[in-house]
Amino acid sequence: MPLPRYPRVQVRLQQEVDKVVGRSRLPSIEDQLQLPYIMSFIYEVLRYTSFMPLTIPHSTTTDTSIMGYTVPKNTVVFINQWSINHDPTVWSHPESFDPERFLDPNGALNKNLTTNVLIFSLGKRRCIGEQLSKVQLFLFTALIGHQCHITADPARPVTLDYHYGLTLKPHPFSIAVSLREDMRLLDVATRPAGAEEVQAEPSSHS
Ligand code: HEM
Repeated sequence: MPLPRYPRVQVRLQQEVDKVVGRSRLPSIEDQLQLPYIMSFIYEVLRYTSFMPLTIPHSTTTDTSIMGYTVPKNTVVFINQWSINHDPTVWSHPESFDPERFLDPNGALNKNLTTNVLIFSLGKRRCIGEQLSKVQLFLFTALIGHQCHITADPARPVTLDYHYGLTLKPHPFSIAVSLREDMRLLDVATRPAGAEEVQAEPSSHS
């Protein structure tokens, strides 16, 4: 959604992946450290959308306190991640979508700032899928940037508005996804393992 909404961000993402990876192979996880703009884009999507605005509710097992506030036993508690991700004392212009906020003056990823993004919750029950999700988000974004170009329907401009729920869901939208080149690299990557060998050596039982 942010790619068709912010075409200049999409172009910058494509330029970075083209420069680092080139056009003769697909991006891989080994490229991650050399692609800080892609990582800053992902963190900004997580921060800005805060698509899991509240964590799963838990309940206190004893009387306790947090920052001087008393919280009695059996109180339902959850974290307002959306509010932390839009806190103006932490984020400048929190309502602007700006991946560059995560880049330092040298263009490297500001890891201190990325740790302020809260989307996988905190504490003992925080999401166990955090690292896996970040790997998947990186590969997905790098591949989309490398292989695809996404545009909005001029008759129905894309917004980043959402419906409320346990997760925030985008309003219905209309986009066009086109290939930047041909299917050659994708065909090779998605070919079943051993497919060439099977074609070269047909079974003697057939
Ligand atoms: C961007 C993707 C994801 C987001 C934003 C996300 C976010 C969350 C959040 C906010 C919680 C609630 C933590 C709490 O109770 O305070 C949670 C729990 C959990 N998540 Fe994720 N998650 C994501 C992907 C995944 C994936 C890929 C897996 C599995 C491979 C996963 C497995 C779990 C499990 C098992 C829990 C329950 C942990 C527990 O109760 O101890 N999540 N997740």
